Amino acid sequence: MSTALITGGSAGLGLEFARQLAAAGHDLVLVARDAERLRQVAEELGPAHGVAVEVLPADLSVADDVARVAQRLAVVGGRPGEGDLRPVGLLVNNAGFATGTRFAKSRVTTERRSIDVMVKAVVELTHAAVGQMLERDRGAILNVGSVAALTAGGTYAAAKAYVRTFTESLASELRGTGVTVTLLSPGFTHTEFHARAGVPESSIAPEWGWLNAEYVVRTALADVRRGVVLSTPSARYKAASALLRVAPRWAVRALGSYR
Ligand SMILES: NC(=O)C1=CN([C@@H]2O[C@H](COP(=O)(O)OP(=O)(O)OC[C@H]3O[C@@H](n4cnc5c(N)ncnc54)[C@H](OP(=O)(O)O)[C@@H]3O)[C@@H](O)[C@H]2O)C=CC1
Ligand SMILES: CC(=O)[C@H](N)C(=O)O
Repeated sequence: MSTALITGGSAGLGLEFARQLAAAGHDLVLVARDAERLRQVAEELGPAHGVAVEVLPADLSVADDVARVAQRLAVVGGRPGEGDLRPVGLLVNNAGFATGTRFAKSRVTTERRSIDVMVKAVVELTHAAVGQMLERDRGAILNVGSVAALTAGGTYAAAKAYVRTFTESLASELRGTGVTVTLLSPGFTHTEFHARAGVPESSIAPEWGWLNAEYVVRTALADVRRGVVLSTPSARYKAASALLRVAPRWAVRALGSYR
């Protein structure tokens, strides 16, 4: 089975991607800032599934850290200096966070970090992966966006809108090659995301508006295997996305003020 590199592999959706991909026999490269949590995940999944789990601690808001992860992604296999590293066959650009405050109240350093992690790092890591995957004429890239990309929900939504357009564009560019590109657009999902932003989940949506990480990841991986470009788990969020795409902009702007 191929090796999967997952950013944000220490918690939430990223941890669920690690679990499901390890269970399917994939070796893993896990990227996040919390090295101890990554090591715990590696100790859980490696022996349990008989897969190799590399831990690659990195802060994706730090350019040198992103460059180190990009270097790992660029490995083709068998080249001088690559040792026994295997090429990454699946890149999951998953790491992300909410700034948790309205723009005017936010620290500009937080806004910059948001763009660094959810836009700049996604572009740089995707570029590194595409190069080696095209050389091998096989591979898959899964970028984690959000239904929020269709709203006017602050700079977080703006970052996800970039990822949406970037991913669809790349999917078109690579059509006909052995490399597939998928955009995952989850709705509200129970993870650490909102707690980290200091926003109680109960204040955002009723329980019927929430998804669980296991279902979101299972759906996303099934769509990646099928080469689907747009993966939006659940009928309700498919419907919500369709409505957002046709809704008058004043309504979309009004919805954006929900945070
Ligand atoms: N939960 C939801 O409702 C939704 C989430 N999403 C998206 O899903 C993705 C995963 O989020 P989710 O699992 O929910 O959130 P979690 O907060 O549960 O996990 C976020 C992950 O990102 C990592 N991360 C955060 N900042 C950095 C950084 N600077 N460098 C490297 N890794 C970082 C964290 O690891 P560490 O702290 O160790 O660095 C953690 O592993 C995000 O892109 C999010 O925008 C989209 C739609 C809905
Ligand atoms: C839906 C999202 O991407 C995010 N969890 C949010 O609260 O906006």
